Order: sequence, then C-alpha cells, then structure tokens
Amino acid sequence: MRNKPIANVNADLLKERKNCSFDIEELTNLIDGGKNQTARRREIENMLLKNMPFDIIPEECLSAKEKYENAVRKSVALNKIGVELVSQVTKAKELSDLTLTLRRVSDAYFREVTPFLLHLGMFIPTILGQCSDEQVAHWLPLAMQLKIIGTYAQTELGHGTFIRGLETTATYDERTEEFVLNSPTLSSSKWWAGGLGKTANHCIVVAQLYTKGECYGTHPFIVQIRDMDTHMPLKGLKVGEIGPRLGFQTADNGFLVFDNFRIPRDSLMMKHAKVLKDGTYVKIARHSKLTYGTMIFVRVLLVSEMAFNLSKAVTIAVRYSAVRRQSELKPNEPEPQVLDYLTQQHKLFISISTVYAFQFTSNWLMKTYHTVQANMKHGNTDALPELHALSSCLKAICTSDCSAAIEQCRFACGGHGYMISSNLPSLYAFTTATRTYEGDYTVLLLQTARFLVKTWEQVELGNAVTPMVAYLARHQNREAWDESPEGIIRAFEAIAAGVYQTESVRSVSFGQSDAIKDVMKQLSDLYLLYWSLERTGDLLTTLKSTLGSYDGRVYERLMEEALKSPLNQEPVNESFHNEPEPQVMDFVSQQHKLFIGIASYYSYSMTALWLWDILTKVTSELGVGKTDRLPESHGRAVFMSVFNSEMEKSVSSLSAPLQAVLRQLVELYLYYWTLEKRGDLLLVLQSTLGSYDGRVYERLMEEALKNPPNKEPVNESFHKYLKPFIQGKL
Ligand SMILES: CCCCCCCCCCCCCCCCCCCCCCC/C=C/C(=O)SCCNC(=O)CCNC(=O)[C@H](O)C(C)(C)COP(=O)(O)OP(=O)(O)OC[C@H]1O[C@@H](n2cnc3c(N)ncnc32)[C@H](O)[C@@H]1OP(=O)(O)O
Ligand SMILES: Cc1cc2nc3c(=O)[nH]c(=O)nc-3n(C[C@H](O)[C@H](O)[C@H](O)COP(=O)(O)OP(=O)(O)OC[C@H]3O[C@@H](n4cnc5c(N)ncnc54)[C@H](O)[C@@H]3O)c2cc1C
Repeated sequence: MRNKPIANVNADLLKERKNCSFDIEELTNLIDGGKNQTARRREIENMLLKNMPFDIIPEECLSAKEKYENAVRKSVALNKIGVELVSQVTKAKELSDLTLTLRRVSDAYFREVTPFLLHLGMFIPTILGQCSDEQVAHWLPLAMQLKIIGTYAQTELGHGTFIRGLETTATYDERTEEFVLNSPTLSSSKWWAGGLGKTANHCIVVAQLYTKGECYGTHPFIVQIRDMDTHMPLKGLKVGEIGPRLGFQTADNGFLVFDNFRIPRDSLMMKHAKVLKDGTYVKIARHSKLTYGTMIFVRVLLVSEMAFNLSKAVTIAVRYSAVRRQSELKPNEPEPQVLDYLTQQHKLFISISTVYAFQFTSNWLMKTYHTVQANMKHGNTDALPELHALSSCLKAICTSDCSAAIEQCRFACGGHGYMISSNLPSLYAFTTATRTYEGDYTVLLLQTARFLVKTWEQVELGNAVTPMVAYLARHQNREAWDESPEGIIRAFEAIAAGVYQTESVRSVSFGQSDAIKDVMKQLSDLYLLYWSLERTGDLLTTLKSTLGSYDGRVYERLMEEALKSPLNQEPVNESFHNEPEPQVMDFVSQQHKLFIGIASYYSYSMTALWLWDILTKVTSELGVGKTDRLPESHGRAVFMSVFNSEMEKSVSSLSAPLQAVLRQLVELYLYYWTLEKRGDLLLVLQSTLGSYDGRVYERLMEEALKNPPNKEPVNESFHKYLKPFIQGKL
C-alpha cells in the first residue's frame, strides 16, 4: 500500500513532484530492495508510529543530562518492539533485512544517537565474530534479548589507531584460572566506547594478553562492568562519561580504568585463540588479523550508513530549495525557487548521485563481505587482505565525501540550514565523526595503499592477482598504459567508478521501467563527470611542472622552459633603451620579507648587549649548562621589551628623522611577531589538547571527571527505564 497523500502540501513542492518523469513508487521499491521490503518497512513504521513515545520538548533544548535520559526512555520503548520483532524471525536473511529496516526507522526517533548503538553495532557483531560456539550460545541470546547491555572498548587515551600499542593488560593467573585486568598508565585508560559512560553493564575490552610471562598481543575479552541489580560499577573499576563532544551527545561515550580487576578465564573470546587452564596459549586463527574482524564489518556497514545519512540531508535541502524563493531576477515577476539556480543544482545534484553511488556500492560490498566470511568458515582467508583494503578505502572515502556533501546541503539552505531544527547540523556532526572513528581517514587510505603496492609488486613478478586489481596487469603490458602516478590514480578511479556503474546498471536492468533506467543512467553519468571535473588535476597526464616530472629531469626541463620564454626571443629587451623596470624592493611582498630582518638585527644587537650584562650573573648562580633553553615566546618577549627600552635609551641623542626610523623598526618588530604568533597570544585556548604543557591525557581525564553525569554513580533512568526493561517488567 502506498503512503496516503498528505493535505496542505506546499504548491511548489507539488509542482515539482508532478514534473517527475518516473513512478516514485518504483524507485522506492528499488531502494528498499523490492516491493515486499517496502511493504514490510511501512508496516513496521506504522507500528512504531502508533507505539513510540515522541519528544515533548525538542531534544536540542534539553540539558546534557536530560538529553541522555530522554534517549534512554525512547531507546527502551524502541528496543521493546525491536526485540519482539526479532524474536519472530527465523532466517538469517530475514533478520538482516529486519535489522536494516529497524535501523532506518529508528533513526527518525533520535536527533543524536541511541546509547544502544554500540551494543547493536559492535557488541553483538563481536560476539558473533570472536566467540567460540559455546560462548556464542551463552552470550548471544542474552545480548539479543537485551538482558545484558554491552559496548566495545578498544581505544585508549593514548592509542586509537595503533592497536598493537594498546597498554591495557590481561594477565592470566593459573592459580585462580582468571585474567587480571590492569590499566598500568593514565594513557592506558579506555576512552570513547559508546554507552560505556552510563548505560552498559558489559563491555568488550581489547587488552594485551599475558600468560606464562609472555605477551601474545591484543585480544578481546567480554567483561561485566556494573552490578546487574544496582548498576554500580564493580570494585576495581573506575568508569564514567568522557564529556561533551561535537555530536554523539546521547551516546554516553565513556572511560574505564582497571585496577587488578579479575575476570574468569572464559572471558577471553575464544574463536581465534585460547588459553588453557594451565595457562598454555593456543592459536586457532589462520590469519593474524582476524581479531580485527568487527572493525571490517562496521566499516562495511558505514558505507550504507553514509548513503542513508546523505539521502536525508539532500532530501531536506532539495525540498527546501523547491519551497524557498529568493532574489528578483525580472521586475514584477515572482522570485524564483532557489532550486532553479544552476549554482544551487550544482551544490545538490551531486549529492543525489552520490547517495546512489554509495548505496549500490554498499550492497555490493556487503555481498562481498558475506562471501569472504563464508570462505573463511571453511578456513580460506585468501580474500581477507583485499576485503580489508577495499573496506578501508571505501569507508575512508565515503565518510569524508558524505560529511563534505552534507555541509554543501547546509550551505544550500542558507541561514536556516544552521538551525539545529533543520537537522543538518546533527547529520553533519554524526557523519564527520565517522571519518575518524572505526579507523581514521588517512590511516585507512594508507592501509589500502599498502595493499596496492604489494599487488603491484606481484604484477611486476608476473604473478596472478585478484580480479579487482587485475587491471594493473592488463594495463602494464599495453602501450597506452601510463605508469606515472597520475595514470595509476586514473586507473583506480576507473575501477571505483566501474563498480558503481556495473552495479547500478545491473540493479536497474531487471524489471525496472525505461524512465527509472534513464534517471539512474543520468545519475551515474553525473557522478562520473562530476568527479572527473573535480579531479582534473589527477587525470591530467602531466603535472605541468618542471620540478615534478616523472623522470626527474628537472634541470633539462627548467632550461627548456626558460628558452621558451618570450623574453629570450630577443637578445636585448627594449626597456634597456627605454623605461627601467621596477626594483623588486618596491614590491610590498619583498619588503615584508626583508624589513623584519633589519628590525630583528637591531633587536638582537640591543638584546645581546643587555644579555651580556646578566649572563655572567646567571651562569655564576646556576652553573654553565644547567640553564634550560628559554621557551620561544619568553625569548621573544625579552627581545621585544629590551629592544623597546634599549632603543629608547640609545636614540635620544640622535637626529629626529633617524629616531623616527628606528622607532618604526621597533613597532615593525612588535607588530610582525604579534601577527605571526597570534595563536600563541590567545592566552586561553580553552582546549584540553592544546595546553602549553602538553599534559593532554591528564586534562582530558580532569575534564571528564568534572562532567555532570559523573557526579552521580547511577543515573536515575537506570531505575526508571533500564532496570524494569532488563527484568522484563516494563
Ligand atoms: C537485538 C535487538 C534488536 C532490537 C533493537 C531495535 C533497535 C533497532 C536499531 C537497529 C540498529 C542496527 C545497528 C546498526 C549500526 C550501524 C552503525 C554502526 C556504528 C557503530 C558506531 C561505532 C563507533 C565507533 C567505534 C570505534 O571506533 S571502535 C575502534 C575502531 N578502531 C580502529 O578502527 C583502529 C584503526 N586501526 C587499525 O585498524 C589498525 O591498527 C591498523 C590497520 C591501522 C594497523 O594495524 P597493525 O599495526 O596491527 O597492522 P599493520 O599496519 O602492521 O599491518 C599488518 C598487516 O595486517 C593487515 N591488516 C591490518 N588490519 C587488518 C584487518 N582488519 N584485516 C585484515 N588484515 C589487516 C595489514 O594490511 C598488513 O598486511 P600486510 O603485512 O600483508 O601488508
Ligand atoms: C564519536 C566517536 C566514537 C567512538 N567510539 C568508539 C568506541 O565505541 N570504541 C572504541 O574503542 N573507540 C571509539 N572511538 C575511537 C576511534 O576509534 C579513534 O578515535 C579512531 O580510531 C582514531 O584514533 P586516534 O583517536 O588514536 O587518532 P590518532 O591516530 O591519534 O590520529 C591523529 C592524527 O594522526 C594521524 N596518524 C595517526 N597514525 C598515523 C599513521 N600511521 N600514518 C599517518 N598518519 C597517522 C591521523 O591521520 C590523524 O590525523 C570513537 C571515536 C569517536 C570520535
């Protein structure tokens, strides 16, 4: 059943919709994955609309504490319906379709995110990917029915990217058959895990495993952190909320510190490695990075998350652009809809196209992920490196493009786009975080680069490579192949675009009408053309640079270019006979470079004389070599004040014009450095990261401890909502 038409729709929007060249329902089915999926989604939407509590006061007007409590209240109501629906499905495909539908529909209830995001997005997937069969049988039902609430604590204050550098230790004690968890340093404090601050009672902790005196690297452990009845943190743990952030404000991201905290031996998630009762370490995995599996899964998920979030942003911006009228193009005619401006279309249409590019690629990537997983079940990990490289670069690019595109959508909505109520700021805050979490943008691109370089080496040795990168071999033997970096980038872009094109063409080739096919083709072309224009620099086979040529023949090219100069076409320029050229000294930019040198010279000489007087005193008091080097800003302050005062003393006997010049030099010195060092001059950077003494981790922790949610050990929403829900009394 289609959605019912709504009364009182803006006339401009109605007009735009009437102009649509295709059946909207057909496209809706395509996006949902089929007619049945659309019907099921609407059924669930209606059920939730009837049963879900809505906000009484807009979320953004609440205090941080109220926001959190409101998010718990709504999440618990949603989870109740979700758990019920999940319990009715039996097949894996139905479950994944249902989860996706729930995710999409649930998104409408939160301006920010649910405190259960990590439970659903990482805790459950890690149980599935890292537990032995017996452990799955124990933990999965508890997690699926939300009898326990979990999160994923890997990142520490000191390390996020470099997982091997994590400092939390899990040391096996064979006497008691327990692991002892410790945070040996401040920088080893777990930091960031969503839901950890107030909500979770369980936690996956990634720690360095020690047994029999040897370290076996990072491993995941499943750990209870709060009392199931009182919700109080267990003894040996310090746990709290990390403080306000750009987005994710209702995710209660938390910190966790261990002090000789004991957990049973089978808390180690034992799918890929075991520790026997006597402390013997047994490796099961065929690939050393299988413990990083959940991250790959979430990176794959994020491609579809980005498609969805961008689809919301661009829908908001396009609808508003149809409604918004601005500027008088022709006297006495209505102001145009801003959507009709080509510049506005330029801002928006690429986002529509990008949504489809991401969604089709995401569908394909998820299928690839499942295929690789299925192969790994039979012990074949050959495709894992490529999946890692692929999910890394697609995650990096789509999260980065998505947040940039959402900013464009916000710009496209003018001032009103800046209102929280437009939802664009929240969408931006959510998506820009995805560029950092689950693997920083640069770091993930470097992982892909590493794979490509290794593949390239294989190609050069004449070895077979996987189909996705087989083009490297094909191009290598062709004359047209351009082995310059630009040529390689172009080939990668062609491959990336190829996935989108083939998938979108494949997806629309069956059952769909010509009208839909036309639109999809246009969107696909737009995506390709847009990016070939955006990246013209990369696509050009020469860099147009004498210095950056591939063959490094820098001097030959400099000379060739010099000889082409029109000035070299005549032996003597006519200005020799006529007007002289300006002196470079007359250029302000040249003065900017030089005059400060003159001023500095005077400053240094004055200060040197003054310094000489005190130097002997200082060295005799402290001893030569024991004085610390003066910090730069202190030194500069000295130069300034000495220069200023000494200059005043010494110029009094000079002639007035010379005094004026020398005073100008003092001013120049002072102003120049005021401008150069204005960052340093801002006395209050108000930043935990940028403090002068660099005590970053101490300050992060101090601020977190000041955080109001940490003033009470258990938030009242635990007693009001969480506990009755967990105990099935709600
Ligand atoms: C159930 C009831 C239902 C009811 C409820 C109803 C409600 C309905 C709602 C429904 C909701 C559904 C939920 C959906 C949610 C979707 C959204 C999810 C959002 C989740 C939020 C997440 C928040 C954030 C979490 C985090 O950030 S967790 C922490 C993540 N951290 C990182 O990503 C760290 C990044 N660093 C790394 O990955 C690595 O350290 C590194 C790769 C950078 C380097 O690692 P290392 O140093 O060990 O490796 P080397 O560089 O030396 O490389 C060695 C070789 O290993 C290969 N390698 C590296 N990584 C991998 C890998 N992952 N896999 C395979 N191989 C890998 C390298 O390539 C090297 O290989 P080579 O030697 O052959 O070259
Ligand atoms: C909203 C949000 C939610 C999060 N949720 C969780 C969670 O639930 N659980 C969890 O465990 N973690 C979580 N995190 C942490 C997140 O995974 C890390 O912040 C992320 O992996 C980046 O690591 P980092 O903070 O150590 O950055 P850093 O690695 O310190 O990055 C700082 C800079 O250094 C650069 N850099 C670092 N290494 C290299 C390198 N090798 N080569 C070149 N450049 C490099 C980066 O590109 C970046 O520019 C969350 C983070 C955020 C923002």
